[in-house]
Amino acid sequence: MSSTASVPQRRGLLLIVSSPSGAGKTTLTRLLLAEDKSMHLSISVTTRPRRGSEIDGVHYRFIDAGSFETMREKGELLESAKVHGNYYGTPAGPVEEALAAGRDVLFDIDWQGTMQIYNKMRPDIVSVFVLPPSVAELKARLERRAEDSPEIILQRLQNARVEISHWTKYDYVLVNTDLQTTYAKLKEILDVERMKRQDKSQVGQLVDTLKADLDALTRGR
Ligand SMILES: Nc1nc2c(ncn2[C@@H]2O[C@H](COP(=O)(O)OP(=O)(O)O)[C@@H](O)[C@H]2O)c(=O)[nH]1
Ligand SMILES: Nc1ncnc2c1ncn2[C@@H]1O[C@H](COP(=O)(O)OP(=O)(O)O)[C@@H](O)[C@H]1O
Repeated sequence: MSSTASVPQRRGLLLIVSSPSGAGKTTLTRLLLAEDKSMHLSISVTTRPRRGSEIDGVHYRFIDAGSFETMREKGELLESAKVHGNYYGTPAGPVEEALAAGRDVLFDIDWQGTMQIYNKMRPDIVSVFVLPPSVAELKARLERRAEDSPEIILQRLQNARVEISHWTKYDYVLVNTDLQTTYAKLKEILDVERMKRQDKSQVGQLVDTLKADLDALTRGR
């Protein structure tokens, strides 16, 4: 009887997580990265000032408006958008390298960037929109995070109205009430989407082997 075929492989996927500011997408994506070392985080460039807790090159690459414009003009950004008055963009090179190496790539980007990447790579994308359970909780989280001034927090709450209206464009929506529950759901989504992308040609080989073995086992009985 022939031996079992190898475990089916699959193509890399792009996991996009978006939310209004303060809903918890950074916390969720950091949990995922800490647990799943195979996942590559796309580190965006931004013209926004660095927050106290942020490290250049780890959370973002903080660049000036001139450098941002140069990158955009040279076609080095997979997508870019103006959010809360600052520019943000995804450097294309690291994403392409990670996908070529068969790794999944995680994006913490807004709905405008998501739409741009949809247009280029839709079949490989899994998109998740994170909502807060209430406005009071969203405001409380922004205040508890204590990284932004009251003016910046107000601006982010004002922008949240438009941002949440784009939830319909996403594959999944999670309401981030309890962090661990939401995180567990995010991991379930990733597991299922990884399974959906298993290389079907290898499944086909396994099924052929199973059929041949079944024929051999049952022949003449
Ligand atoms: N389009 C796009 N949006 C981004 C990118 N990087 C971050 N963002 C989004 O910009 C918004 C502001 O991000 P940030 O300044 O870190 O604030 P936070 O949402 O309060 O953590 C969020 O909606 C991010 O998802 C990017 O490269 N492209
Ligand atoms: N489910 C949750 N319950 C309570 N606090 C949360 C929850 N998820 C995230 N937070 C907290 O809310 C604040 C904002 O979260 P963050 O991940 O920075 O949001 P975003 O990246 O969407 O702006 C952080 O202080 C974080 O620790």
